[in-house]
Amino acid sequence: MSVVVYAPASIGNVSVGFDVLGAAVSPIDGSLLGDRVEVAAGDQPFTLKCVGDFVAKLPAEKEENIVYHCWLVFARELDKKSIELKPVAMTLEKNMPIGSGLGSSACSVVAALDALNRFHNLPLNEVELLTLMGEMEAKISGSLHYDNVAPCYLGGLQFMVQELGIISQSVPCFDDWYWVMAYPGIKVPTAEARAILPSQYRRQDVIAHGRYLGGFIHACHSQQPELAAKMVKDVVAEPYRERLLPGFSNARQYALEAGALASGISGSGPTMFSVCNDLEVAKRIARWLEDNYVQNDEGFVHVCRLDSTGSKVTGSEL
Ligand SMILES: Nc1ncnc2c1ncn2[C@@H]1O[C@H](COP(=O)(O)OP(=O)(O)OP(=O)(O)O)[C@@H](O)[C@H]1O
Ligand SMILES: N[C@@H](CCO)C(=O)O
Repeated sequence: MSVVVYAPASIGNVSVGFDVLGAAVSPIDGSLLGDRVEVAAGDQPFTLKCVGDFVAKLPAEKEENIVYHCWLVFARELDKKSIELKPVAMTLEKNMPIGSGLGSSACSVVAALDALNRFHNLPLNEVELLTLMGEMEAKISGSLHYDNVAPCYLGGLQFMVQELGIISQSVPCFDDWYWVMAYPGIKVPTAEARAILPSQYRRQDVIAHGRYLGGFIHACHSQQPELAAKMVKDVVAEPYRERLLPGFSNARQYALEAGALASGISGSGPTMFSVCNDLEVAKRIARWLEDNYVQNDEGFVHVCRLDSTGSKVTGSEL
């Protein structure tokens, strides 16, 4: 018996909700923008094989791959419950560029933990598993934030409530929105993009942040797309991170003039996202970004929709 789990790309922050809002996305052409992990019965406690387009960018040592740490914490939790851990042969299909702002490490973490849990007949519940996913993200980026792992695992637009034993809850979004995702092909490590942020903010920024985030969530629940799009503004990270993203300011200006409802930095960058409610506009912006924002052969642009499913089983073998 074996299982393969796919975990999709995600947009951390969605501009307006630094560390507390995230969205899962999948390309409309059906291509996979995410990692896959296979868990099969092994003849040793743990083995890991890595394949996929971005395998060369992974750490050379197996012990440095976050998938190995996922197995360690999963084993720890099973031990606490006195549940037997099966020997596993894991394979990571690394399709996501690292340090892209697309939640690459989250894809590996979510696919690995979801697959391990399914392989063991679901010994951990959703909150227990998401807690481990957050622990793994914190290990990588240096601080606990669920805005990639929660949408990647649960799908859709997710708001991190982190109260009453709940980590994240789903927020209704707009079915006709397209999300143009443009990855330029350069790397921006999350930990570095966090280190440049101020440790304190001015009162006017705090007030603006509250208005934008409150206004966005309100507009989503009352289904006012125009108002929601106006609220997609980032006063916490974008003003400081913009300088790490060559061409971002021009690209955002182009997208706005071409008819995008909003644009921003995906996660900690360098991927940029643009929201459109018209497919032709989305495709036009995608073409322009391919020519003007993508910097090398590793970059790409996808027109996406929200991925309402999150991680899912795609078969039993890679
Ligand atoms: N399976 C894995 N996938 C991705 N990164 C991994 C993996 N295993 C270990 N790493 C390491 O974790 C770090 C991930 O860096 P970082 O958090 O910047 O990437 P990211 O998850 O792609 O960022 P973002 O969330 O902005 O997309 C890198 O140092 C990378 O070598
Ligand atoms: N919320 C995190 C997401 C990282 O992908 C940040 O912006 O640093």
